[in-house]
Amino acid sequence: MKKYITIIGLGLIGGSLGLALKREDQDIHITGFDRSYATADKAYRRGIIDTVAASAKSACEGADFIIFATPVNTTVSLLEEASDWDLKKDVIISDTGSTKSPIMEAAKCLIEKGFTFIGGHPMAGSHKSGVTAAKGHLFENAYYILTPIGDESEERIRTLSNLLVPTKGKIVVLDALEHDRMTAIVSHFPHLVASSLVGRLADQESSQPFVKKLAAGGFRDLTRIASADPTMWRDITIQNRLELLEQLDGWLQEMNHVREMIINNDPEQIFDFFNDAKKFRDELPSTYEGAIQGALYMTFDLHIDIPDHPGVISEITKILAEEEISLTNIRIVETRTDVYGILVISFQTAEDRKAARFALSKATDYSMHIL
Ligand SMILES: NC(=O)C1=CN([C@@H]2O[C@H](COP(=O)(O)OP(=O)(O)OC[C@H]3O[C@@H](n4cnc5c(N)ncnc54)[C@H](O)[C@@H]3O)[C@@H](O)[C@H]2O)C=CC1
Ligand SMILES: O=C(O)C(=O)Cc1ccc(O)cc1
Repeated sequence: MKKYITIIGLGLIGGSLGLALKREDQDIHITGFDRSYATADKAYRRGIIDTVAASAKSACEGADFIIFATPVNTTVSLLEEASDWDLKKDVIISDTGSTKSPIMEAAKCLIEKGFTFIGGHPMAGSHKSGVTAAKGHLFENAYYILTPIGDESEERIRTLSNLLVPTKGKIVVLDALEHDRMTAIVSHFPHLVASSLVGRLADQESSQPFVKKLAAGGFRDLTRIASADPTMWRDITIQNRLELLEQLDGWLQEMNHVREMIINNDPEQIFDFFNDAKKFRDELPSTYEGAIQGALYMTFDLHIDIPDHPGVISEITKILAEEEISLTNIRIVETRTDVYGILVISFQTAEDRKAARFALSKATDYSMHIL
């Protein structure tokens, strides 16, 4: 039976979701609404949506699934408005917001009316925003967190999870508060730090005009996310402020320890500081090695920084062919840094990836990473 899906907000995440859902030959019809008509029109022209709606309300009435992919404060307002709309009785409503507790709170007005709301957060994205940056493979291998309200039936969670299968994300069910605590640690607070580091550079630029030109490599890696959309991050910061304050207190303490360490000037202590961080960082599970049981789909990607000249891709594929290593996908992305192009090659097994890395490291001097 044809499924009618509505996506509200057709930017990076809404657009990528539309593309992902359409990748498999599902019998679906996607209606989209964006407050920017130009965005909705672009989404239609790219084949992300089948129909452009005139309003959020008209887009939602008649849908089997509704996904809000708007900035989180907007999602809260829209959920409150939606409780007065004439929605289908068995519709499943979800969102893609980076915060979950305030959204679950706002969804209560829908739940009280008997509708199903299951919070959602695909943990993949980019510092780029807007429909032009949307990609069908954006959520592949990334965790896709669902936060049901608690007494949601397993069957409804399964129905939403099944819809999301073409995203090739790894669906995990979490409590909303737990979600907000963890994302504060790994995403929201690091974002504040990245923007603050850029702010420190900007403040000191007038006395050190050349410093901006020196800001390469590490500084750029560390602060890439500061180029993300300020509206989205304003909303996230407002919604997750208590967790952020907690992280900030811990960070201030940590910075005081760093300060003491520098005052002490003890080489052993300084070595240990960097060494402990290196050990922990090196042992972080890669997106794939950390895959949970029941992951829907798994590939093993190798990211290669490639210089921008013709012939590099054929050089790399030739080396792999000579070693008889098969690859399942190859693509160029530019999301991690704007200095190099990044070639991402996917393999079916960790062994293939390891063999490929070994072969390429013998034959070339390209930097390779497993994220
Ligand atoms: N950017 C990222 O890396 C990730 C973002 N998210 C979350 O997904 C949501 C969307 O983020 P992005 O797609 O990156 O933002 P985006 O800025 O690319 O897209 C948001 C879209 O919502 C539209 N919009 C704003 N207010 C609206 C309204 N009242 N009605 C209809 N459309 C409206 C905007 O015109 C825009 O096209 C946010 O809640 C964000 O927290 C989740 C995972 C990753
Ligand atoms: O650009 C990056 O590396 C990100 O971390 C993107 C991102 C931003 C917000 C989210 O809620 C999830 C992922």
